[in-house]
Amino acid sequence: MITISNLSKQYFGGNQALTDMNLTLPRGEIVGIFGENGAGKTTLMKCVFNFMKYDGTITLDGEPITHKNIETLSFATCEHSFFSHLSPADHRDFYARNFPKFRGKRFDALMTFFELPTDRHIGKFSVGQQNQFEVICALSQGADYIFMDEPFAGNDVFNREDFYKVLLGILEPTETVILSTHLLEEVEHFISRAVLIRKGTILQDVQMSDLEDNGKTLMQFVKESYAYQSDRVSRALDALTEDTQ
Ligand SMILES: Nc1ncnc2c1ncn2[C@@H]1O[C@H](COP(=O)(O)OP(=O)(O)OP(=O)(O)O)[C@@H](O)[C@H]1O
Repeated sequence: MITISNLSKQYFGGNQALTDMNLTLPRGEIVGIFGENGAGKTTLMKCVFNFMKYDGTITLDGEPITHKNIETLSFATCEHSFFSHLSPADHRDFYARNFPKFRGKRFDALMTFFELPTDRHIGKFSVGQQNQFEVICALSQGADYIFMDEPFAGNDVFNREDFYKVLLGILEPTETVILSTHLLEEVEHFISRAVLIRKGTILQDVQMSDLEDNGKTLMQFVKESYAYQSDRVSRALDALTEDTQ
C-alpha cells in the first residue's frame, strides 16, 4: 500500500501546490485522480516519485520510496521518460535486461494493439504515438503501481476507449493504476475509485460502486462537489458582449 501523510508542497517562489494531503492507495485498485487545472494532480505524482522535495511522508508498504523499491512503481507522463533516439525494440531489450519483472508478452501485445513500428526512433513518432509508447513502457515494466498522468493526450477517441477495455482485460488483481485525466466520462466505467482534488487538498474520495448505488454519474458528482456554476458561460459571454458595446 502507498500511504501519503500530511503531504505539502510549496514551489520555489511560494506557490503552494499541495496542502496537508492524506491518501492511501491499496493494491488492486484503479483510482481516477481528478481536479481542475492547477489542482495539484501532477505535483502529487511527482512527489510520490521523489522528483521533488516535499513536506510530509510517503511510504510504500511502510518503507520510504527510494532506489531500493522504486521498481515497484512506474510512471507514464506527457513529459516522457523514454529515450527518443532509440526504437521500441531497443527499449524492449533495455527493460528485459534491467527489470526482472518485465512483461515482454504484454509489451508485444500493446505494441500490436497500437500498431506502433518496433524499429523506428521514437523521436520520429507523432505526439499521440509517443504517449502510447510511454504507456506501454509503464504497463510492461513489471510495476505493482502504475501512475498515468493524462496518458492519452493527442490520442483519438477509438484508441482511448479501446485501450481502457484492453487494460481491464490484462491487469492482474495485484496491479494498481492511478490515473489522472480530465476525460471523466471515458474512464468512469474503468475506475473503481475517484479522488477529487481541489487547490492542493482532497475534496472527495469515493468508491464508484457507492456512486452507482446512489444513481449518480461521475460527471454529476464532480459538478456537485466543485459547486459547478452552470451560468458560468453565459456570464462570461455577457461580460464580453458588454465590453464590446
Ligand atoms: N515548476 C513549478 N513551479 C512553480 N509552480 C508550479 C510548478 N509546477 C506546477 N506549479 C503550480 O502548482 C500548482 C499545481 O500544479 P499541477 O501541475 O500539479 O496541477 P495539475 O492538477 O496537474 O493541473 P493540470 O490539470 O492543468 O495539468 C499550480 O498552481 C501550478 O501553477
